[in-house]
Amino acid sequence: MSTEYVLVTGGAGYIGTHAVVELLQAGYNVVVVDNLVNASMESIGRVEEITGKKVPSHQVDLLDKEAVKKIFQQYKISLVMHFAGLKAVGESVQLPLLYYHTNVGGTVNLLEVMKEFSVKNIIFSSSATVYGAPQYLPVDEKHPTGSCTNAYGKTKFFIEEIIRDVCAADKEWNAVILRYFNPVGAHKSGKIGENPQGVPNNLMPFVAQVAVGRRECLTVFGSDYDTPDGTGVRDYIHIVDLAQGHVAAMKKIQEKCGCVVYNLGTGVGYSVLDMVKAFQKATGKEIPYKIAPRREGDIATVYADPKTAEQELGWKTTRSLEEMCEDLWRWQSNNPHGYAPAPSSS
Ligand SMILES: NC(=O)c1ccc[n+]([C@@H]2O[C@H](COP(=O)([O-])OP(=O)(O)OC[C@H]3O[C@@H](n4cnc5c(N)ncnc54)[C@H](O)[C@@H]3O)[C@@H](O)[C@H]2O)c1
Ligand SMILES: CC(=O)N[C@H]1[C@@H](OP(=O)(O)OP(=O)(O)OC[C@H]2O[C@@H](n3ccc(=O)[nH]c3=O)[C@H](O)[C@@H]2O)O[C@H](CO)[C@@H](O)[C@@H]1O
Repeated sequence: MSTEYVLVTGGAGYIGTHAVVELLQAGYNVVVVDNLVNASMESIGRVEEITGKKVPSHQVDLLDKEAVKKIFQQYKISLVMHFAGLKAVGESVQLPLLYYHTNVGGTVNLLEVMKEFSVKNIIFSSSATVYGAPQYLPVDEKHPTGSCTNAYGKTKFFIEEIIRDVCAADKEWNAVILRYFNPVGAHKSGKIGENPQGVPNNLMPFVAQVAVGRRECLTVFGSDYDTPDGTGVRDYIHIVDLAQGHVAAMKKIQEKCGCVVYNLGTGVGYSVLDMVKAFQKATGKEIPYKIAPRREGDIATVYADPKTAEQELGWKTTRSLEEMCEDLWRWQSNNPHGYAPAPSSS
């Protein structure tokens, strides 16, 4: 019988690379497609260094359906792990059509090709953003979804609905929808990690760039929230724990689970200042910060109820906040400019 592959879309990106490492180490064969709009194939080279395995990778845009079909013709694919998409919240507010076209359009293309090739298993990267402002805490999977205020969040909600409809129409489909909380940190090797283009939008990549000297000072968005220290509280999850959640989801899908949804989080919330302190302690680096007004669209507090994933996937997080900070720092200090060489000073 010919070799079966897991197709990882967006596999050159932050979460994709970490998931590919865990999949390879669990014995799966992987093929990566990525259009490299927010990544470079250097990251796959690093994955190969870590695992000692070759990763067939193709520069393919999900919007190019013929190119996607070619991948399905070339490889015997049993399941798709779908990370590819755009994820910058602010940009999505400015360019909503780009986000709907890429995220929703790309996913519909992918699902159509999967159907054509009778590949009916998908694991999808959704986000806690689908919950909007929480009505209660911790947020479990039954919490209402869809009230998100930005186009990025809505693409995640719409894609969830599309996948649910596809599964309802044909019972041979299985889908695991994973709602990520706030992934941070990097692989222990320090070889792969988050590599934001331009000014990081998210907290921890910004903190790491301050520590490495690329930025002067962190701006803390709001100190007047109804939280213990007034700054926003989130559920930060180590990227390797998150990646291992995907291996657990693979096992679930092999049980022919239909369409299921899981939160991937720790269940614990930390404030912005907790994170700054933890990073300083873990790395010995001073992080200068200034308090500024709230960022538009932000909420005070959100953290997961991760019980369902524990009960049904047999998965829970094991890595501490300290490890998140240490591993992030190892990646950032070994690779101050991410995968790119240092820019010349001329
Ligand atoms: N990082 C987070 O905090 C977070 C939280 C919740 C959900 N997610 C979701 O998880 C997934 C992965 O996120 P990430 O942090 O690794 O982001 P990332 O940008 O590092 O990875 C996404 C990858 O998809 C590729 N891509 C984008 N459009 C594509 C297209 N049309 N065709 C093919 N490839 C395309 C990019 O080049 C990139 O490598 C995304 O769907 C994201 O929305 C991320
Ligand atoms: C509005 C927004 O962008 N939401 C996205 C953001 O959420 P989320 O806001 O949870 O994640 P961030 O990392 O951007 O921010 C975490 C916390 O740090 C604060 N902070 C952040 C950056 C900074 O420079 N200074 C600062 O104080 C924020 O106000 C927040 O309280 O990332 C999530 C995980 O990728 C996405 O699912 C969300 O859709």
